[in-house]
Amino acid sequence: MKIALVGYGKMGKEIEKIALDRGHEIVSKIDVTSSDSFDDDSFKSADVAIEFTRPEAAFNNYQNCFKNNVPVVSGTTGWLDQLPAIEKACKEDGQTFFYASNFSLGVNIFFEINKQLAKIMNKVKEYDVSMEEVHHTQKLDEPSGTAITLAEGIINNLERKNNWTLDTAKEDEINIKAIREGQVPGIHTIKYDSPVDEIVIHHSAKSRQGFALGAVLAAEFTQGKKGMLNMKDLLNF
Ligand SMILES: NC(=O)c1ccc[n+]([C@@H]2O[C@H](COP(=O)([O-])OP(=O)(O)OC[C@H]3O[C@@H](n4cnc5c(N)ncnc54)[C@H](O)[C@@H]3O)[C@@H](O)[C@H]2O)c1
Ligand SMILES: O=C(O)C1=N[C@H](C(=O)O)CCC1
Repeated sequence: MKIALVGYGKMGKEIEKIALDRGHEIVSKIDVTSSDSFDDDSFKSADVAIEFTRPEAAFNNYQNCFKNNVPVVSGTTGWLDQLPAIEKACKEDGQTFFYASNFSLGVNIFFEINKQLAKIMNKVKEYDVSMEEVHHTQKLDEPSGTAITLAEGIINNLERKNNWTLDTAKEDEINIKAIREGQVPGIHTIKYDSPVDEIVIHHSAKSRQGFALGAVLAAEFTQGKKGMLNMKDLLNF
């Protein structure tokens, strides 16, 4: 496949290695200081663009890809207020957009365990739930996109929770503590605490390889498909 990389930072570079290992060709690398652009024939020749940039840049990048009818796989977090416009472009203009707050297989298994545990907790009122996420100090958004997906998984399955907050939680809210330290690729912990014990589920990424492999598998999955795609479509959980 011909792949365009939009964003050639930590994730772009990791994705490049895995894409080349899997026999793909990188036809364009667009970043703020690169000479490659969305107007180049090389970009237009791409079968898919893989976008990992920053929250305020992502939406404009998607539009530039769609203008050239290049399908997009994106993992950039912190832009989801603009999701309706992307859904419209897919529905009305036949574009292809694959999004995941976290592309790692392990985290997507963790998402499912989180939902199941939340369902069980409807029957056990003694437990209160909270979350902690830890990432490297260059991360721009908080809480992480993954933490928001986990919180939504709880809110949609546990009747006594309706919202999440980074501040002190009210009874119907989940407190998320966001910690930024060192070079941590990503740690997410969910704790159910009762007067007599605690139950903890935890995912810790050892590197960015898992995210990058998931993004390349997603790019392969977009071929011949239209519309909005996600990890549930890819993994068939
Ligand atoms: N979904 C996932 O699995 C997953 C995994 C890791 C990171 N992320 C997210 O991906 C994003 C990028 O992460 P990273 O660790 O690679 O960050 P990074 O800062 O290392 O890289 C981002 C790159 O984007 C470039 N950039 C900024 N504005 C741009 C623009 N307008 N056009 C093109 N390039 C631009 C920057 O110069 C930089 O090289 C973040 O939002 C992060 O939260 C998601
Ligand atoms: O390094 C990052 O930034 C990460 N961003 C995603 C998030 O916000 O959840 C995925 C984990 C790594």
